[in-house]
Amino acid sequence: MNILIKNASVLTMTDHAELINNASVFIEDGKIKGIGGNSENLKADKIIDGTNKLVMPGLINSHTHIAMSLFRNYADDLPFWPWLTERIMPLEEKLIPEHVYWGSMLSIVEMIKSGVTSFADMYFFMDEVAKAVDETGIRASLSIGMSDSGDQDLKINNAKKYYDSWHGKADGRITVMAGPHAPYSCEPSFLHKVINMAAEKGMGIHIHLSESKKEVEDSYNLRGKSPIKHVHDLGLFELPTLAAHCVHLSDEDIAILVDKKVNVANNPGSNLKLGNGFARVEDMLKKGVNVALGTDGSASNNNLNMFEEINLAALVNKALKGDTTSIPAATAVKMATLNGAKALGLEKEVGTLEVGKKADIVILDLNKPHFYPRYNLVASLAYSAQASDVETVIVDGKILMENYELKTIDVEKVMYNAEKCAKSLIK
Ligand SMILES: CSC[C@H]1O[C@@H](n2cnc3c(O)ncnc32)[C@H](O)[C@@H]1O
Ligand SMILES: [Zn+2]
Repeated sequence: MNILIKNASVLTMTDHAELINNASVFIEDGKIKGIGGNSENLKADKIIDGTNKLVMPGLINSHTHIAMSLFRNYADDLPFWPWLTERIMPLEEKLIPEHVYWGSMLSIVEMIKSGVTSFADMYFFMDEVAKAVDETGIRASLSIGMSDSGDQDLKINNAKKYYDSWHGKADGRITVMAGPHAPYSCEPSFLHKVINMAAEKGMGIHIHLSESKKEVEDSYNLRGKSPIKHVHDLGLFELPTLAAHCVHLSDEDIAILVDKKVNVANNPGSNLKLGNGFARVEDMLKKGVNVALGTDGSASNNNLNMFEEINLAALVNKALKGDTTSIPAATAVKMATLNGAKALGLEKEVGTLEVGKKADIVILDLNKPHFYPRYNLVASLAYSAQASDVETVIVDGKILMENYELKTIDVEKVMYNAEKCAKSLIK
């Protein structure tokens, strides 16, 4: 099917957030075939009138645990360590595949409705997450979350099998990474096994790094170096790496991230809620680190709303730096689009609207009071837009939501089953 979006404001997010007014986007065979003014001679199976609409690249949630939507509002206002080890992890021991499937479906509904077209996930029972991605039409980078406890060789084998089963599947919408949870939950010998396995398979690594002050202090006490230096010395950064958080960094850490081209997923909402502080986003970007944006799981956020993360990135860094020019609107939007695509290794395919790229596109309704007067649509996205402004979502050239109606998911069924699963877990 080909699709023509006409008469729209098109934000390509190529150099300097280019905005083209009264433009069209032509989509064929899942790809963008044309962007620009003249659409008179084009024939399309489907025409979308873009009057009063903003067409932009889909948002990319570069770090999350989507099945954790089942734990939303279950353990709040707690410090990071007791939150994770005393409340969340004991509940995760009771998880079965069915829970992860419905929790994932619930989150995919939430993400599509809020304009997310790709996400990077790390969790348990990842076959269920892959099934949910396959069925719903969204795009994802998936990794089995691993710690060093239990049978390590079995875990390595399962990660290999997962890669063989799912990498490149769902019409190429699924990619697979290795997911060692964090340096504090993966001893060096286990990290070596993961690194060797990932190198053999050609996998990237998705890991939590330097999230809390305690993690960094413990690392210095145990090894005399930071978590970043520790995994660097183990050779982890020789592989393409997506490092979630990177909040507490020294200048030397940032130099390593630059040198090894490590992608960072900044999660400002989760870092605020868990009291973990503020990442040095501007310092990293200025030095050349690719910093993307993520929500983390819904137990620490408590939603998957990337518009909130864009807004937080544009606000908190100004306060942190005492400088209102820190992370301007266009930079925050870029973190959630092109930088996210880079972080997932997908920058040749998605992240901007360009001819030849895959058609991962969202359409926002601009005819809402909070968009008027329409001086600057990029500023609107960072400071005024709401997730509920997302009206239509296209992934791989397929419409997943049209005029607020989800096309691939029975939303009532998903909410019913997710609620049932959550209640069976939290009795
Ligand atoms: C091994 S699967 C993923 C694992 O990560 C836990 N998790 C969720 N949020 C965070 C976070 O902010 N820091 C560290 N770990 C986190 C999740 O509960 C799973 O156990
Ligand atoms: Zn996380």
